[in-house]
Amino acid sequence: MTSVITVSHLGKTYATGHAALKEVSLDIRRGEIFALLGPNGAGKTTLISIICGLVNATSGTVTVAGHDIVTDYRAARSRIGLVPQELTTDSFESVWATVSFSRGLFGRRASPAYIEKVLKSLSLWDKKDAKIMTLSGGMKRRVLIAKALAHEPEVLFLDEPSAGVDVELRRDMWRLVRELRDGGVTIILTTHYLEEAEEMADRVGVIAKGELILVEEKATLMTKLGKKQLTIELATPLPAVPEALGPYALARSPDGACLTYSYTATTTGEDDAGRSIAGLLAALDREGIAFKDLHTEQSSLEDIFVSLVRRAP
Ligand SMILES: Nc1ncnc2c1ncn2[C@@H]1O[C@H](COP(=O)(O)OP(=O)(O)OP(=O)(O)O)[C@@H](O)[C@H]1O
Repeated sequence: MTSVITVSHLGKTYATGHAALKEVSLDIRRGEIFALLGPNGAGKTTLISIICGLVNATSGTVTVAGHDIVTDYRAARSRIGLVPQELTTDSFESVWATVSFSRGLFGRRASPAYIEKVLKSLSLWDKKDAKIMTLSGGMKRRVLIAKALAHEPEVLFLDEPSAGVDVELRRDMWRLVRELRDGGVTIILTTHYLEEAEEMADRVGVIAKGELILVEEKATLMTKLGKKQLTIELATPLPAVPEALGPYALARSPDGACLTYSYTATTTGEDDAGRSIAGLLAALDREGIAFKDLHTEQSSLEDIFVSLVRRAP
């Protein structure tokens, strides 16, 4: 797969002396949805702002569709749409005028048919003549997305798309993001909502204290680091875990009524030591241990994220 953005050894030290980014290198693949996760102050906005040409890097380089963001700024910037967190000014302009103007800023020829398509896909068509200042917060958010899409960018950045939006808009936005991706647009989103990354992203990058500590396919990340737990509720409490079950390293609840097996999810059902749920249940049967109920829990991306960030330098 080809890269659409290449970030190489990027560093940013603000005038205050604060090193907000340290040696960040990252390839964004064309057509993917990439979620950039990190706690407050990790450097997400700084990274996006540099790629979009709003903040100057202290060191390193970035290219967008092969164009250097410093030496070939206009070409690089015209490939990018940026949806900021907030609309900064209330506007007396209509939705239609505002979105059309954004397109013109990038030197694109007017295309009423394209603007109509964007407004319709964002359920803004019946508001096209409304002044921005009269719109609800959710509608203003939609306008921000329409503005970012107006010049048909190849890459769309969404900075905290779900912050302060209602469930309906979030769902609409997720649908739109998938449609855009299916249409060939690369999407990069920053988020605090792990649910959002879990739901949408093809790949996930985790940034902490200015360092990119991990980049991984979401599915791989979840199987590699995802722990599962099987809890077995026993028919009769056990005073101790029988020796024959030793390899499973079961945890016994203080009252002896439950046993918990922690394992790493694998596709074959067996881990490296040949342990499996089927094997455990057979061993319980051999030991004559009856159970009332079984339930499993799986760690979410949130658990994985919290443990990663805790381990960060
Ligand atoms: N203009 C600036 N001058 C000095 N320090 C700054 C400036 N902008 C950001 N910082 C600092 O750089 C660090 C990274 O900030 P950044 O906004 O990139 O983080 P973030 O991951 O986007 O956080 P959040 O999730 O809160 O938006 C923070 O410690 C922040 O205080």
